[in-house]
Amino acid sequence: MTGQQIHQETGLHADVTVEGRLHATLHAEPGRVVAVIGPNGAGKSTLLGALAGTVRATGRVEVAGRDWSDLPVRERRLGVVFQDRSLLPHLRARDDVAFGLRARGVPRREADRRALGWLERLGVGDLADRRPAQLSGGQAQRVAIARALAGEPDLLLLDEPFAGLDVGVATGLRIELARHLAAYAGIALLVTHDALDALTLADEVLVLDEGRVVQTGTPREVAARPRSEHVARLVGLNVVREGDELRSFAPSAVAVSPRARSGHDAPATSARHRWAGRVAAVAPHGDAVRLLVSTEDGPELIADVTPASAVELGLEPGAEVWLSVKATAVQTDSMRP
Ligand SMILES: Nc1ncnc2c1ncn2[C@@H]1O[C@H](COP(=O)(O)OP(=O)(O)OP(=O)(O)O)[C@@H](O)[C@H]1O
Repeated sequence: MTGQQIHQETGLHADVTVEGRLHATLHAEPGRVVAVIGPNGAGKSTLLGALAGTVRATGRVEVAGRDWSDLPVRERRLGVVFQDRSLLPHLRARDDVAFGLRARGVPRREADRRALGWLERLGVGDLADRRPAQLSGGQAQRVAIARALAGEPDLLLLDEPFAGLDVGVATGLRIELARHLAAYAGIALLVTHDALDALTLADEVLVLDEGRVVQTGTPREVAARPRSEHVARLVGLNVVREGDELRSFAPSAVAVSPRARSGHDAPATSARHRWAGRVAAVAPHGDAVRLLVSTEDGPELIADVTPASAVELGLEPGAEVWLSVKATAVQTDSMRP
């Protein structure tokens, strides 16, 4: 035992480094669902691999009081659900779910009974004799979730479990998963690209960027005060980066006015932030009309206007506009953790 050992009785305590790709410290209590978000290449899958033991990492991983750092993968109480590569191609669903239980010494008959129970709970009991090639994407993910939960893991890793599914199928599965996660006593880490997943399924959010943890907090905290452009965009805020500072504001806070082609008609308002731009796209958004505006030398911004003003101001693709937002509607955050 060295002074650096973490050694806690419960929960997940990890401090892992994957050379050149990731350095992350995280803690989570039993029963918590942690959404892991961040841009492409941020290190989300690498983090899951380091915890699962499939990516070589240095550091410490402790789960439920056990040191996983040197524990063989098969001895970790771990459940994994990955996007479309979770099931063994030659196994029937019931055998796949029972596989992990059998490996842990549960007798065949009991393992089969439990496997069927889990498949039924996930709504795919009638597909128990099918192999992966005979299952739709959504059905296969239900089987994969049943298999992961059947082992009663201390740590459940879900890497984009809804990716590639139709919206309706994903929505049904999200609701189902939320129900099972609420009853699950271990820790779940969910990698997602979807703000909805992060905001609805998670108790905590961990934001990765360039292999580092840049923010942690409850979904509400992270959504309200994003510390990275990725998160701001994910939760539907406009974001303008100035040096180390992020200025974010809601699409509904943006005022839009037409711009004469000379470009010298900047509106006389007290709004502090103003951009000249051109409407790139127009689409209905709830009761509003959402405009995507490409600004000159700046970011793309989103503005929500009423249908009446969209018509009145001629806000069609190609229209030249001024965008402005009151200083009081802009939130400024430092990107430094
Ligand atoms: N097998 C590998 N060997 C070396 N580098 C890798 C390997 N896999 C990923 N990387 C690199 O490690 C970094 C993190 O990748 P990772 O796949 O973990 O990111 P991610 O956040 O999961 O991205 P995405 O959202 O695109 O899946 C990237 O720079 C990536 O190019």
